[in-house]
Amino acid sequence: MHNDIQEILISREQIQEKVAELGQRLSKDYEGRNPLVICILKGAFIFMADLVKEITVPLELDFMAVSSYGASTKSSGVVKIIKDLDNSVEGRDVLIVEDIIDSGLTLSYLIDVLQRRNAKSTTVVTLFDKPARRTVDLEADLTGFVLPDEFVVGYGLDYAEKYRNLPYVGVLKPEIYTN
Ligand SMILES: O=P(O)(O)OC[C@H]1O[C@H](OP(=O)(O)OP(=O)(O)O)[C@H](O)[C@@H]1O
Ligand code: HPA
Ligand SMILES: [Mg+2]
Repeated sequence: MHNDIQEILISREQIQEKVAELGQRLSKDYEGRNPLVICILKGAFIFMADLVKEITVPLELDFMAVSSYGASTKSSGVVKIIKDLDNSVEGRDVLIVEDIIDSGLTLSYLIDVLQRRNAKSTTVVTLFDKPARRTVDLEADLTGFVLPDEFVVGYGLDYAEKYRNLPYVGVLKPEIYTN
């Protein structure tokens, strides 16, 4: 285990099993359709890569980078689009792939943007959810794991851009935080 990690909450094996399950479920849900799968960078990059390998329907990928946390464990409340999609979502069945829903601010902003751009449908799959921290009324269509109210890192999730490469999800030792 990494020296800065206090506790592993979800192991590599648990994640692998869950991602396969979510992929099978989405393959059924999208049968006969051709979804546009959108990765919300940076956090969702590992989940996206693992998930699409488990989806059997034809699909297209696009990427959008947004940020509201910066080098903090609290959302700034302001969601910034850092990189927009390359292609139009008009008339498309859009599957938004998120790593985590915390306050819900990032997703509520994104769903609004995609609906205003006339997506045919917007579906959200998130690997992790922290419902206790929600400040807006929002739920994913599919959720991997529900987490306690703790700031977590690993499997794409960062603290000040670090720890994204850890293959599990864990809690940092308190002395690592500067805020
Ligand atoms: O529900 P919320 O409170 O909005 O939090 C969830 C969002 O915050 C994180 O992204 P972040 O802004 O840290 O960007 P990153 O993915 O590049 O780390 C995470 O990847 C989600 O996109
Ligand atoms: O717990 C978290 N960890 C990392 N990034 C996050 N963005 C929202 N919540 C979290
Ligand atoms: Mg982050």
